[in-house]
Amino acid sequence: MRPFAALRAARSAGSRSGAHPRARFCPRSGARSHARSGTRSDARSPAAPGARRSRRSRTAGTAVAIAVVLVPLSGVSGGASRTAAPAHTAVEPVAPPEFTTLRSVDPTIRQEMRYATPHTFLGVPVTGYREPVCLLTRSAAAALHRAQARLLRQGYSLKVYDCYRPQRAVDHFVRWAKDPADQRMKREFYPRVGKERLFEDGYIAERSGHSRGSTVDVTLVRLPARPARPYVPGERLVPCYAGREERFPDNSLDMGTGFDCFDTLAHTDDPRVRGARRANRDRLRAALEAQGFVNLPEEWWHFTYRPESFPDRYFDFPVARRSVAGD
Ligand SMILES: C[C@@H](N)C(=O)N[C@H](C)C(=O)O
Ligand SMILES: [Zn+2]
Repeated sequence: MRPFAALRAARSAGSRSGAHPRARFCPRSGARSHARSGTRSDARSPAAPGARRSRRSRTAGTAVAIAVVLVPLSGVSGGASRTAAPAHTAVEPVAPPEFTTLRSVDPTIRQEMRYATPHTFLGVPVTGYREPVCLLTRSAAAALHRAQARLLRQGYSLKVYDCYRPQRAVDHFVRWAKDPADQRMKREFYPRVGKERLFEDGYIAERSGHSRGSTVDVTLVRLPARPARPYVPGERLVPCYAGREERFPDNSLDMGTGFDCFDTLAHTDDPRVRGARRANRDRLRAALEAQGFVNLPEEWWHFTYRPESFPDRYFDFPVARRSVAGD
């Protein structure tokens, strides 16, 4: 059986058996297959009664995937023996059935999945983004689809920069923030803020709504969309709060800053943002609020759909099409 066939078989078996995902743990690797629970930085609201029912009934489907891989014992810390073992069972988490690809729900929504590229505030692709695909809970994807249907009639399209974000990606952000020597993307993404303040100031969260699956980073594009050029690693960086003609080109509407601009000018209601830029921010927020999304005040691009299907869970399956079933 190919590894991912094994993953699917394992998931389906887990689903049938009703085994609780928290019980699945690989004693050798320490790998966990379940979502984490914990504190979080953004406000939350209780899940809808339907969502609670759904969560209970589908818990067993939460992703236990088992693949057989070879792991040399010489690299395993804390091993009791250095004698070679023939095989090792590793665990790779997959998504519960409430998750889907955004493309399968609405292929017209543009996707520029930044964290799968080097054009990030870290300057490298982020851990866990194996493919540039948007994964979301079905309720959040359906709400985006409703917003998109209305926007298309007005000559606009949504464009997502980030969707579900695995905990391992958030952990990558945390490791990066602890390294003061790495300032390679400061000039573009956080020119006026020390990287040690980015969590405290609300621009990045150690427990992110994105890991719960109902949060998106999103903007608006005027149709027909202009072509966008790719980022070239090593290119000259321009502050994200510079004028639209100077900063990194993006085919989206001018929101007053670029995406992931960690600066007070990116605060959604910053009074310095006026005229067309204010109208663009307000258009984006109104379109999404009308479908149940709530904006994060520090970032004009960050929205969480409420009620969340998983208000207390922090998933860690990789961003890849094969993490979700059947799409
Ligand atoms: C990092 C940025 N795109 C973002 O999503 N920030 C919020 C606060 C988060 O990390 O959840
Ligand atoms: Zn976000």
